[in-house]
Amino acid sequence: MITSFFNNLINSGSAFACIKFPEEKNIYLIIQDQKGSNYYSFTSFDSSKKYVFPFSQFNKISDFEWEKLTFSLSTKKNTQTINESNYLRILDKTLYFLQEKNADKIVISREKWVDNSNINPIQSFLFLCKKYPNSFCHLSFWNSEEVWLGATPEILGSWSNSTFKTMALAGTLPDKDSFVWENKEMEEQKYVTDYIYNKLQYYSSSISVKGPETLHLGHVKHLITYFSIPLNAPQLLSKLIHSLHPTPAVCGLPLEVSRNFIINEEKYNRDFYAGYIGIETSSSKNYFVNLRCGKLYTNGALLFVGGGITAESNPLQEWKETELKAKFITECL
Ligand SMILES: C=C(O[C@@H]1C=C(C(=O)O)C=C[C@H]1O)C(=O)O
Repeated sequence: MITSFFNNLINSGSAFACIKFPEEKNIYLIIQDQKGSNYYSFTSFDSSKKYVFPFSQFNKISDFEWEKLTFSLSTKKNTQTINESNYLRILDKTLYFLQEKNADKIVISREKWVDNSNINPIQSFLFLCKKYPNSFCHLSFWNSEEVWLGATPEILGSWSNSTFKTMALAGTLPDKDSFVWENKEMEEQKYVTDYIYNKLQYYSSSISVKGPETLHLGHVKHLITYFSIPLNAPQLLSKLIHSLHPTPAVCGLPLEVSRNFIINEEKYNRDFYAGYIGIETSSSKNYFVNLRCGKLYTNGALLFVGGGITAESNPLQEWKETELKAKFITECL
């Protein structure tokens, strides 16, 4: 293994990321460069933390011998995360809160630690790229304690050629043929669709909507509705992104009630999970919700998984759903 390439970057204090856009084959390496005019960023779920680095170009990964490359991670000391029975307790409490009609939907999540002393970040990233062609895949190195890996299917917003696109992605079932969508999932996804539609109305009177359709991802499938509006003024874009985040796909409805419930009950810091990742150039801007992700260490990975709860949810099913969502990352380690 060649460790010097990345370790030299790391020693020089540079951040970098390996990325693959949805529906694209090319894998790119982007490296922090203060002279660059493009930006790569992470915004936390609560929007209080933002990491960003400028970069000058997208380096095609096939130009290097990536298979042979690796870099060093740090060791995580406290690896304790919530167990099944305590998570079920939070879900019960959420269900009660929803049944009392305090909110329509709340997205509850947790951390999951996976022991693994053999992690090769680049190999895992390449695996994700092959397995999830429709997702945005990334390996994002901010510093040795914050190395994120993920394959997210969810676009918060993308802008190019005067068009803004987004999606309502919600409702989850195991990706097996025998499962059909029921009212519960349809309703859960419709909350997100209606919410996004209302937000877009401030920006355009011509909103095109397609869906809901089924998005198959292997372990799970989701309901997805696509939106597109004309948006000529790029300066409106950051306002629009701020107004969309967080959607009820990762927070809940009503927004503030859900946010407060999450802060009080989850009792861990979501950090960049369910926040968003930005890739901004002069001609296009893309923002992806940071899902199906985790942080990598020499001794394992800290994963983040969650799911939307409504008054009809079944806690055990919801626990199983988070286990399925964890497979996206555990399988590639
Ligand atoms: C919260 C997650 O996923 C979100 C929640 C979903 C749901 O509740 O059905 C589906 C897709 C995502 O919008 C996650 O993957 O951790």
